[in-house]
Amino acid sequence: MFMIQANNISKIYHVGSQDIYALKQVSFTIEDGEFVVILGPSGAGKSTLLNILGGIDVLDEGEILVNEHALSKKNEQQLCDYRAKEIGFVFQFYNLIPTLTVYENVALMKDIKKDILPVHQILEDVGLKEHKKQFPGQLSGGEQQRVSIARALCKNPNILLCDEPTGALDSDTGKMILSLLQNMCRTYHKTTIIVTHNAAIAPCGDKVISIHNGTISSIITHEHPMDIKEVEW
Ligand SMILES: Nc1ncnc2c1ncn2[C@@H]1O[C@H](COP(=O)(O)OP(=O)(O)OP(=O)(O)O)[C@@H](O)[C@H]1O
Repeated sequence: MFMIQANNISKIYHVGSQDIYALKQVSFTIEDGEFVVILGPSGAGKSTLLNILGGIDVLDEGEILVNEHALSKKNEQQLCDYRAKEIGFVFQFYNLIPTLTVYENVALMKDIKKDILPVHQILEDVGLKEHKKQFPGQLSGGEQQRVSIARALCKNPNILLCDEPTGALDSDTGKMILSLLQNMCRTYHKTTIIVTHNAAIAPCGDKVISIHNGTISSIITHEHPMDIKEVEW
């Protein structure tokens, strides 16, 4: 059974009289627990794909099955539950609440889902136990991204969607964050999808889906993905 199965999906934006295919007949599968890199240049359609997978946007053609359930058959309430319970989001600019402490930013997930993972344990896993009483503004960018990963994991989602998670970080910190995501993917067996324009990350994926102009140019699987520490960019 696949965690995600995309069958000929298309997303079309209508601008004036013009139809813009952000995605055109895209098909792929992702297995439960896979660490997947979606790679492509600016404008390729990566964010569009991530937004559809996350239930933030809807597709126009084709179908996506997540855990064998078709996203297009979900009504508004079901999509809201899907976003709240099944998906953890990690964004490029962290999106933390500045007036809440590290602990409170993560514990906030209790308001969204009842059965969250223990906040203390997750903060320890991401190396932030000592920082739990600090505010986001008192942390480095890498530490703030750790908080956002802790927040996403704490919900105990099936899928982690990460949109350019290292885009705002220097290369060493970016590598630490990717390493953490890979470790958490393995430890908690979470299907993890990283969207990036950085081709250096590609060898670290169990699967690499390359997108250009809204279509898939290649899908490569690595039986032995590279350790992120060995990557240079
Ligand atoms: N709301 C919209 N209305 C019209 N066109 C859009 C809209 N959103 C995206 N597009 C177009 O769809 C295409 C794919 O955009 P998308 O943001 O998914 O690319 P991307 O690969 O994520 O790029 P980036 O790395 O720069 O974020 C682009 O041509 C973009 O201009």
